Amino acid sequence: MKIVVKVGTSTLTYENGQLNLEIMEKLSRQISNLQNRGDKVILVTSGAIGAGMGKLKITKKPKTIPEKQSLAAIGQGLLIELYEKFFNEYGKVTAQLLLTKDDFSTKERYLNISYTLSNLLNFGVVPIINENDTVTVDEIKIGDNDTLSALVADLIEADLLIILTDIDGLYDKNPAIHDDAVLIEEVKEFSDSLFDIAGVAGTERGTGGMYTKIQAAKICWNSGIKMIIANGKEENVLNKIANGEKIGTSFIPMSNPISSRKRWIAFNARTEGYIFINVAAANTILKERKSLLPSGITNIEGEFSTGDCVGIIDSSGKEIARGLINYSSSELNKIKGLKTKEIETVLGYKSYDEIIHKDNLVIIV
Ligand SMILES: Nc1ncnc2c1ncn2[C@@H]1O[C@H](COP(=O)(O)OP(=O)(O)O)[C@@H](O)[C@H]1O
Ligand SMILES: N[C@@H](CCC(=O)OP(=O)(O)O)C(=O)O
Repeated sequence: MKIVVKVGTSTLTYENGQLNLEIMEKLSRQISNLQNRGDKVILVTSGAIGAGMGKLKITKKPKTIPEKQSLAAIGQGLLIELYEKFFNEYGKVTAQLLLTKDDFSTKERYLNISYTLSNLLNFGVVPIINENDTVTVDEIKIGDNDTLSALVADLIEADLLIILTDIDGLYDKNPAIHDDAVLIEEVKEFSDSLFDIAGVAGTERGTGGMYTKIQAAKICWNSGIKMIIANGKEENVLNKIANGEKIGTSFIPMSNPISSRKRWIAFNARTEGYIFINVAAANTILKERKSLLPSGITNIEGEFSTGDCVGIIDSSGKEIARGLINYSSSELNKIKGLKTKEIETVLGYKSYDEIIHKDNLVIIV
């Protein structure tokens, strides 16, 4: 089995910001054991900022970007040094990959990472991944390692993503606020309504709380990858899951996942602009799964060129789809709302009938 394991800061660090060495050691042992039994495991680890805070004895997470980036630069080295030490005890070699959003949105880099990861796994090495926090600013940031781990799982076509956190799984409401919250053991079919029950991080140290874990679940659902949220402090948690024990919250993937090309458009490609469409056009692409034609377009936002990825917004303001566009924003501004046969009259040429062909169009609701 190909497994991606993600572990969050709230599991890896104590409240005072110091690293929980016992947890790190136990996870390294369990991952090594999984590799020994023939599984291929990638570790996506948070904790660089947390470790940096611990090293400088800062207890409150700073707010400014340069402070957080400095702490990540201090902490990442420490984090990887410790993992290397622990994995080395079990005879495992580790490799560090620090990734950014661009590494996923640029096709060449995306493919390079996938080749490198496959190769590392074939070498029997444990790749250890974190976001390259030191160089990323908001616009080029994935922003949370839950999403990053799902993108990695999608990229390497994993069988399973295990998200380890400081709570037993997804509850039907935020347990930090509601005493009567109940653990959801299985989500059979992903729905955007899950976002409504997902609250923010429970500690100062965590990023994103359950919301970003639901985002990860959405990527896994579409990619045909099973995802489990479980408590990182549960004894032998990884081995238990690998042995089929029911722990935490399992998200069952869709049985007919969308193609890797469409997944790349939906989750990785950088969105360069937006197209606003009317109700009739929304129905055509959502219900009939047809291509987008110029007649349904009401407005355009941003500057984009042919081949770029754009988001499609319905009349309620919701992004319902993404796709690779056949016309630039300046061309679209001239032909929006027109019939297909009028394209040539207005532009003097017609490259395509469709604004976005259905093969390049992916529904994200
Ligand atoms: N519906 C929910 N079910 C479970 N936990 C929730 C929910 N809503 C919010 N949370 C919070 O999310 C926290 C886990 O997210 P986070 O602190 O970001 O952890 P990590 O560092 O592992 O990513 C939990 O400790 C909990 O306080
Ligand atoms: N890349 C950051 C962690 C970002 C993140 O998603 O944190 P978490 O919610 O604890 O998994 C770091 O290493 O500190």
